[in-house]
Amino acid sequence: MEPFLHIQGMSGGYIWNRPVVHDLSFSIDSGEMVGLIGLNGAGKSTTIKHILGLLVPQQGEVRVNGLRVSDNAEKYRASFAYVPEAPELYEELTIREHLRMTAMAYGLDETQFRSRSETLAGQFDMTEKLDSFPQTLSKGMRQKVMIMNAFLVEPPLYVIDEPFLGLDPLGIRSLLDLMVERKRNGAAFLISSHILSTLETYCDRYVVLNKGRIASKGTLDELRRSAGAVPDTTLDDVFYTLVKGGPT
Ligand SMILES: Nc1ncnc2c1ncn2[C@@H]1O[C@H](COP(=O)(O)OP(=O)(O)OP(=O)(O)O)[C@@H](O)[C@H]1O
Repeated sequence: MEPFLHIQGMSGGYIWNRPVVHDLSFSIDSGEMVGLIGLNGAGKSTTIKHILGLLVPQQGEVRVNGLRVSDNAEKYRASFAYVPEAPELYEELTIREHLRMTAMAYGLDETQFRSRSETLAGQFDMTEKLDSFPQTLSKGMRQKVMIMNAFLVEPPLYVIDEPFLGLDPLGIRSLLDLMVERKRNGAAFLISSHILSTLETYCDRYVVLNKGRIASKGTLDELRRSAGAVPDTTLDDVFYTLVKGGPT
């Protein structure tokens, strides 16, 4: 069976014939968590925009559950939820209304909406904020709203961009617990983050981007081998060697 997310020979970017990511190939199976790592400007967000269908590949293709976005945009987008790096909320809607809108867009019924949104609000310590407007929330609370919206849907694929910034330690723990639970239930995860120690604990595999190209990919052991590193080397040190050619 084809992996849930499959990227094959993809080059792309913002200007036609001027790609900023080159010949990317990687895939994520259901029940797998993959870390997308790279320095600032390496191409992580650009890769994510191609997966979301916001940018069109200039070469190669992206398939989610066997579909390209051009095959059926609605069905393609219904297969995943995205948590952006910076919260994007509607100032005129309360948190509960955001959740309700997401539930409607993804076709959840009233019972699913109520039980899941109450559970998520409890997990993220946001129950008392459900009827508040975004401008009355702290930065971390706004990020929690984005996360709650993504997890409300229970999609087969989560694309998460730098999720830990701004969250307090309890929020990070709740998010990681939820990710582990959904992964156990078969969800696939692509997580882009600079917090390599956390990725090392949770991810099954990694894609290391350097200047728009894949410098290495695979399990931590496979990355260590490609970096010529000894068995106990941390992801942080392996990453440094792969992108800087430094010692481990
Ligand atoms: N909207 C845009 N228009 C043109 N070029 C862009 C745009 N956004 C990013 N780029 C360029 O694409 C390249 C990859 O940037 P990208 O944002 O994908 O990096 P990143 O790995 O997500 O970095 P960071 O860790 O800083 O978020 C960079 O050279 C950047 O200047």
